[in-house]
Amino acid sequence: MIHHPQRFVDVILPLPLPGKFTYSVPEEMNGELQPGVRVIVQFGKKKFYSALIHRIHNEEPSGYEIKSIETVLDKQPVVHPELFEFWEWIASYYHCSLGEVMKAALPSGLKLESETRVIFNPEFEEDKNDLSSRERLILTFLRIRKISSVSDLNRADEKGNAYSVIKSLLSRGAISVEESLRSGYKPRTETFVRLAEAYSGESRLTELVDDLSRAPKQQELLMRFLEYTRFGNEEAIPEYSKKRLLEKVGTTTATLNTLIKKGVFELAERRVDRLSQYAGNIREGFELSQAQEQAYAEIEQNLEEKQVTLLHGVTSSGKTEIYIRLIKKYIQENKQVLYLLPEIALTTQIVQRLKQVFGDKAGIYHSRFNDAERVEIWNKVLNFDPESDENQYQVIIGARSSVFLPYRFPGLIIVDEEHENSYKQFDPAPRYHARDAAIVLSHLTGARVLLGTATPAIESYFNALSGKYGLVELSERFKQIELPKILTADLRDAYKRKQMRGHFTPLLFEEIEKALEANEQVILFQNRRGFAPFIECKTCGWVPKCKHCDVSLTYHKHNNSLVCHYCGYTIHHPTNCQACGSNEINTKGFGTEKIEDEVSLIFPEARIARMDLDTTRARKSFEKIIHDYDSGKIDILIGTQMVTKGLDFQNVSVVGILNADNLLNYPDFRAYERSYQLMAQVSGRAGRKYRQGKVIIQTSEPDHHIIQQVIQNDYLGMYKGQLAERKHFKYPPYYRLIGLVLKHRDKREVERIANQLASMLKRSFRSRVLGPEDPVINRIQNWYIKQFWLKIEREISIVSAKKKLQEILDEVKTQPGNSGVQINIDVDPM
Ligand SMILES: Nc1ncnc2c1ncn2[C@@H]1O[C@H](COP(=O)(O)OP(=O)(O)OP(=O)(O)O)[C@@H](O)[C@H]1O
Ligand SMILES: [Zn+2]
Repeated sequence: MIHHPQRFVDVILPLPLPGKFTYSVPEEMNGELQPGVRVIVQFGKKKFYSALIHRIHNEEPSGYEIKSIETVLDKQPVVHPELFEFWEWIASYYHCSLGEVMKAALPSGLKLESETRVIFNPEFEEDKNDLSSRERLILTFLRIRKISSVSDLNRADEKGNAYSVIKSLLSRGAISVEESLRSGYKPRTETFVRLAEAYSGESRLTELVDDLSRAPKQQELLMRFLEYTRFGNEEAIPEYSKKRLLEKVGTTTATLNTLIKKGVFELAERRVDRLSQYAGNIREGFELSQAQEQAYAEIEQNLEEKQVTLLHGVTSSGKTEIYIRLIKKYIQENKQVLYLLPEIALTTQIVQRLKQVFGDKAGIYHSRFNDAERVEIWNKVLNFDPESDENQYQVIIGARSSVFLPYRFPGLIIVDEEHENSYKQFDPAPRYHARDAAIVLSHLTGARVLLGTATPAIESYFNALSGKYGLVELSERFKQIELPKILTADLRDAYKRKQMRGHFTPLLFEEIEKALEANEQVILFQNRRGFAPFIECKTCGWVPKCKHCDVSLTYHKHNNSLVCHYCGYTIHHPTNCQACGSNEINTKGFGTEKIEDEVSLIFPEARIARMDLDTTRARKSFEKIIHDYDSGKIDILIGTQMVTKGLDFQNVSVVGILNADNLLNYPDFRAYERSYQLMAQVSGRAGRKYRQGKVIIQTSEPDHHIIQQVIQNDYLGMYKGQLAERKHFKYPPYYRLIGLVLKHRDKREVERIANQLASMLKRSFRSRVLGPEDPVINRIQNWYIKQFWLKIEREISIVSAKKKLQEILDEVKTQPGNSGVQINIDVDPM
């Protein structure tokens, strides 16, 4: 007997557990396995997971009984094993498990778990002969139930393990997995016609054509099929789309079916590319202005010398056109390019602009895409072949998670609006920052990174000034249009003089009126959605609060409800105060919905749209609002921070910031930096094409230094001021922050454990510990919350700091009575 070496694999399981998991390889699978391939393994009593092979080796682990792999799902890796180094960095830096990184990285179509729900696709045209008996059984099971968990399907399967069957049914489009349901997944399959094996020879065919002379329709169909598939030719194709064949020949399915019955033709179900194709015209990029040319040349130079370059270009300076030129260059070098965007609100316009230049070479990847589409992009990126001329995605435009796509030849990563905090994932782990992750990825792969923004993050500008990053400044707008004129409107004064109309000062009101008269457009920014942040009884001061969270409920007028923005808890607007019974209840504060309401009263002729979380839940809603506004169907656009950045409209002459105070007064060490960024960005939407625009900032502190800096376009002044504060109060970029969040169902318990943790932390970290503190919202979904901050000097090794921290947390969690606490670590919290 030949003795095979017993082999083992370490796999990554999609679980928040540290460490790797070792399984043995059954002999028949020897040789089939590679790192990056998915396998099904059993973990725990009944649970099966699709895990990723991380390493193959011969080192038998000791101390426990080792299980063997159940099934192998892939022939080829779905992740290049070189990328594991990137995953390991994410796991170690952001302090989470490799399994959590895997969960964030892979689209859910590539991650079957016992709990994953599988859904029958009613549109699937089943061809019995194409399915194995196990596949048919599972499909029948699903047809009856419509939806079922993987573990139920395992039970239904004759071998007790349905993974490979599910995978095959998924690839045929017969079923889909859970996420797809939400996005209205419709798998696209197409039926193809091919010759049956028996008729594949030329002589049999000639005979057949003669035989069919008495059935002219069938004969014609056959002849035309042979023509279209170029039968006998060198470039012959084996099959032809059924739909197109019938259309072109102009015959019925009956004719085709007869030929199928006679055994001449067979049908095959094929999945066709679901990603939509670009049908518009392709344009060359614009010719760059002199200032753009110069910036471009400097960027090129910097990219040669530095890993990371920051392009600091004022709003509407034409950064996007510079990116386009750069992308072209990398495409010519057969490299892949990633264009990161912080939010989907922005993708609509950018995608349009990039598609016009790059056509089908540009692919989009974000959470609004259904799962099948995401898997397709994943595979296209995975299989990118620099030598091939085929249409491939060479430019990926994507949000945060597209940093995890399996690039093999990345040349350039552009991080647009690099200052945006939505690049940071808050929950769940990995709590990574996509900009910083992209920079690490570039170090590992040799790609270069270009950060671009009109308002750099303090940290990025710091790195640029210190020489760590290259720095390119572009200080004029395209066409040398002047930056908008910014005026303040004093809220306190206007209220005192009783000049306010709703939430509009006379100045803002007049400017809107003028713009409307001139047929120009207006953008109004308010950083809260809903009608009013809370309501209050006029008699006793009672404020309705969420049952599960420590926040007041936001009033939404359109459905007369009170909603918790943290957990979604919703009640009807009460008619009476629940404390004193009074029926006089006032709304307090204001959100975008209220502004919309007021605008429609104050400017009854104006056409209005609102863009916030509530109006953009549907997949295409952004596109519609942006398109309508762009094409002049809307005069006034009201929105939250969604309207503030990156959008490029030609005809906006006035921007109104309804209340700058609530930006400035937010309790966070970044509040001033963010206020500056928000105000400068939203101002930048005005006057982009024809002439200087106008911005009105309503505030009760017109002399506030941040507002003055916005008015003077004094980024550097803001930067220096903030940097001094950061140094003094020990914040980034001088110190690293690690946030700790403790949650417990019991208020007193979370306090007790937080105090316990505090004394342990202080023993090791001393004055670097801040806390325990109450966060702004100290109860969310019935979890009571306490937080800590650790401020770690740059000179101290963050690795050992985190190690120490983990030891302390492990000790706290294992103390008697502490099992109910959850502790999250957030490295570089935003
Ligand atoms: N070289 C050029 N030729 C023609 N049009 C240009 C050129 N450069 C920029 N533009 C146009 O000027 C406008 C502003 O450019 P762009 O949107 O690239 O600015 P940006 O720097 O990205 O601004 P923001 O930071 O505000 O997003 C766009 O409408 C763009 O099409
Ligand atoms: Zn709530």
